[in-house]
Amino acid sequence: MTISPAVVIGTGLVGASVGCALTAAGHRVHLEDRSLSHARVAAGVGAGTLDPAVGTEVALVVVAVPPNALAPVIIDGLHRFPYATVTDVGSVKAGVLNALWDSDADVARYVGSHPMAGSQFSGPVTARADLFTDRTWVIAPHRKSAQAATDTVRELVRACRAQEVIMDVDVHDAAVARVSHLPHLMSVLMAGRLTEVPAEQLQLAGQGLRDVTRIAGSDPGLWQQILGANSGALLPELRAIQDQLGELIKAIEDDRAGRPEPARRNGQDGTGAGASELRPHLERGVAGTRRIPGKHGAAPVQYRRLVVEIPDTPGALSRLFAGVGQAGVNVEDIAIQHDPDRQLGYLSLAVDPDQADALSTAMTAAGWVVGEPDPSPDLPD
Ligand SMILES: NC(=O)C1=CN([C@@H]2O[C@H](COP(=O)(O)OP(=O)(O)OC[C@H]3O[C@@H](n4cnc5c(N)ncnc54)[C@H](O)[C@@H]3O)[C@@H](O)[C@H]2O)C=CC1
Ligand SMILES: O=C(O)C(=O)Cc1ccc(O)cc1
Repeated sequence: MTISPAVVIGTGLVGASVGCALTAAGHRVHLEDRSLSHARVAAGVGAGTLDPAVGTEVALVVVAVPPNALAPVIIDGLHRFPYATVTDVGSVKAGVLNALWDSDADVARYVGSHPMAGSQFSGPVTARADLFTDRTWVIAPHRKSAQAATDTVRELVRACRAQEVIMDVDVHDAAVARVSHLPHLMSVLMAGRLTEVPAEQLQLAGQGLRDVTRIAGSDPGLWQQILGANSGALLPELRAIQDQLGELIKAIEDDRAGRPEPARRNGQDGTGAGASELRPHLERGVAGTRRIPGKHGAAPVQYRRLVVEIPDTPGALSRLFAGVGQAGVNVEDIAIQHDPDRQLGYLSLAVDPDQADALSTAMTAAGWVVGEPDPSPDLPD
C-alpha cells in the first residue's frame, strides 16, 4: 500500500505535523493552504514541498483544515486527485460524512480519521514530526468505503508512528464529546474564572491550575467550530455535569449547615451529613483518573511519584537524569514546579512502583533531596 506522493491540504498545526512526520518517514509530501504564508512556514519546518503535485499521481490526500471547511475541501480533493485515498483529521466525523453523501464525489475513496494529539497552539510554527508518536489515531470507515482506502489510511497512521483505533463515526463523536470536548469546556470555565482573580492572588497559582487550564488557551475560532459540529453528543454530557455540580454544591451547603458555628469559624472538619455526601464526589474523581489508559492504550498503570529538589543551576537537570539512568529506572512522566521564593525547582518523577524505593535510595545516596507527594486516598472496593 503506497502513500507517496501525498498532498496535505491545510498546513496548520496538525497538517504541518503530518507533513513533517511523513517527510521524516521518507515520503514525498506536497503542501497546499489557502494562506501562502502558512504553506511557506510549513515547508520551512520540513513538512514538504510547495511544488504542485501531479493530480493523477497522488496516492493520499490529508485534509487538515478547520471543521467548517472540511467537507468542501474533501469533495474538491476527491475530484482533483482521482486515484487518491482522501482522509481528514477533523475532530468531529458525522457531519462531514453526511455532507459527502449529499455530494457527487466518489465517497468510496474517502475514509475519515482523527489523531488524538495536538495542543493549545495553532499554525505551522509549532508543528512537530513526533506529535503523533504513540498517540491514538482513530480511523472511521463507513458503509461505502473501499478496503484499499482504509488500508491506505492505516499506512498513514503507521508512518506517523501512531496507534490506530478503528471506530464507527457516531461512536467516535460520542467518545470525543466525553474525553475531549467536555474536558475542553471544563478547562474554559475554570480559566474564565481567573479573569476575575486579582493579580496578587494569581501569584499563588501552582501546577494543578496550569494542568486544568492549559487547553483553554486554544484558538476560540477553531473550538467554536468543533463544539458546534458535535453539539448533539455534547449536550447530554454538559447536562450530566450540571446535575453533578448541583449535587456538589448541596453537599457543601449541607456540610456547612451541619457544623456548629464555632467550628465553622475555625474552619474545622465538618461533622454534619454533608461531609459524608462530599466524599463520594472526591472518590469518584480518583476512580475516574484511574480509568484513563496508560501509554499505547494499555491498561491504566498506577505509577509512584517521587519529588526531587533541584537547584536552579546550570547542569542540575542533566546530572539528575544521569543519576536516574544509572539506577536503571525508566521515567514514565515528569513535571517541574518552580519555587518562587527559593532558587529551587521540584521535579516530580513518575516511576514503576516496584522501582520507586530503589530509585529513592540511590538518589538520596547521591545527595539529592527526595520526597514523595501525599499518597492517594483509599478507595472503597
Ligand atoms: N488543534 C488540535 O489540537 C487538533 C486539531 N484537529 C483538527 O485538525 C484540523 C486542523 O486543526 P489545526 O491544525 O489545529 O488548525 P490550524 O488553524 O493550525 O490550521 C488550519 C489550516 O487550514 C488552513 N485553511 C483554512 N481553510 C482552508 C481552506 N478552505 N483551504 C485550504 N486551507 C485552509 C488555514 O490557513 C490553516 O493553515 C481541524 O479540523 C481540527 O478539528 C485534530 C486533532 C488535534
Ligand atoms: O492539547 C491537547 O491535550 C489535546 O487534546 C489536543 C486536541 C485537540 C483537538 C482534538 O480533536 C484532539 C486533540
